[in-house]
Amino acid sequence: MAKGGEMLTQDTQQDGQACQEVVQEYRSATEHTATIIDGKAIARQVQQEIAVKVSKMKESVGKAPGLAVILVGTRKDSETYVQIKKKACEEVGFDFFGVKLPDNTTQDEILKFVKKFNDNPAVHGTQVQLPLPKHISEEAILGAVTVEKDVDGLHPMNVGRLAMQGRNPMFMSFSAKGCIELLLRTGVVIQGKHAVVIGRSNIVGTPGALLLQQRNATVTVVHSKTPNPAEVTRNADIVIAAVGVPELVRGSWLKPGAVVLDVGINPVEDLSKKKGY
Ligand SMILES: NC(=O)C1=CN([C@@H]2O[C@H](COP(=O)(O)OP(=O)(O)OC[C@H]3O[C@@H](n4cnc5c(N)ncnc54)[C@H](OP(=O)(O)O)[C@@H]3O)[C@@H](O)[C@H]2O)C=CC1
Ligand SMILES: Nc1nc(=O)c2c([nH]1)NC[C@@H]1CN(c3ccc(C(=O)N[C@@H](CCC(=O)O)C(=O)O)cc3)C=[N+]21
Repeated sequence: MAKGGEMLTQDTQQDGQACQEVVQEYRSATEHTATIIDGKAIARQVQQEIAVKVSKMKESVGKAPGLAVILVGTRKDSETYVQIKKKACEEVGFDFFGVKLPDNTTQDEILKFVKKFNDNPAVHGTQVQLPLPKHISEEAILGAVTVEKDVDGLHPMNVGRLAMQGRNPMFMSFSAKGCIELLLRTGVVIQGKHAVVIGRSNIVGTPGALLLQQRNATVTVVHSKTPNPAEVTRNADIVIAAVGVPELVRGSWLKPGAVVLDVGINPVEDLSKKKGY
C-alpha cells in the first residue's frame, strides 16, 4: 500500500481485488499505521453464509437461485468477470445460465435473450455484462430486464426506490452493497460520519453514495468536474474511491484515521508481477 511514503488507494486493485482494502488510522505521509482489511476473507465468509442458505433452500423447496449472465463481445476483462461469477455460483450452489454473443449481435437479438430469461422460472436474476458494444442502447437493454430479476439494481425502478425514503429496492448494485458490507463487518460506524464517494457512475458511485446516506452518513460526491477533490476528500471519515483512474487518491488527500475503500480496478504496469500489472 505505501509507496515512497505515500498511501495509494487506486492502485490497490492492480491484482484485481474488488472492493478489497480498507485502510485505517493513517497518520502522516512518513509515519503511519494502517490496518488493511482482508476483503477476500470477508467475501469468503459471505459466500459460506450464502452456501448454507442455498443448501437449506434446496432441502426445503427443492430449488436453488438461478443467475443468468449475458455477455456480448470479446472484451477480456468482461470474460474474466463472467468466469468469476460462474465460479462463485458453483461455489454457493446457484444455477448459472451463461450466454455469450458476438460483437455484432443486434439489439433485438439481445432483447430476445433478456425476454427468454424474464420468462424462465429457473432464472431469478439476469445480468447484462457492461459495457455493451456501441451500437446497442444500454438503456433499452437494462430497461428490458424485468424489475424482479434486476440483480444488478440498474433498472430505473430499483434505482428510484433506492433513492427514495422508505422504498425498498428489490435489488441494488452489488459493488455498492459490498462496500457497505465491508464497513459493517469491519465494525466501522457509518452514522454521523462524513463520507466522500469519488465517482458517480450508475454502478458504484451513485448507489454507494445513496446507501451511505441511508445509513446516516453525510455524503459528498466528488467527480471529474470537482475543482478541489483533495481538499474535499481530506474532510472525510470514510472514502470510497470508485474511479477508473489509477493512483488518483494520494496520502495527502486523507485525514488521519480515515477509512478508505478502493473499488477501482485499474491495471498499473508492474514488471515484478507475474501478470505484468
Ligand atoms: N469492484 C467492483 O465491483 C467494481 C469495480 N469497478 C471499477 O471501478 C472503477 C470505476 O468504475 P465505474 O464507476 O463503472 O466507472 P465510470 O467510468 O462509469 O465512472 C467513473 C467516475 O469517476 C469519475 N472520475 C473520473 N476521473 C475523475 C477524476 N480525475 N477525479 C474525480 N472523479 C473522476 C467520473 O466522473 P464524471 O461523472 O464527471 O465523468 C465518474 O463519475 C473502474 O476502475 C472499474 O473497473 C466497476 C464496477 C464494479
Ligand atoms: N452488468 C454489469 N454489472 C456489473 O456489476 C459489472 C459490469 N456489468 N461490468 C463491469 C463491472 C466490473 N465488475 C467487477 C466485479 C467484481 C470483480 C471481481 O470480483 N474481481 C476479482 C478479480 C478479477 C481479476 O482477476 O481481474 C477479485 O477482486 O477477486 C471485478 C469486476 C462488475 N461490473
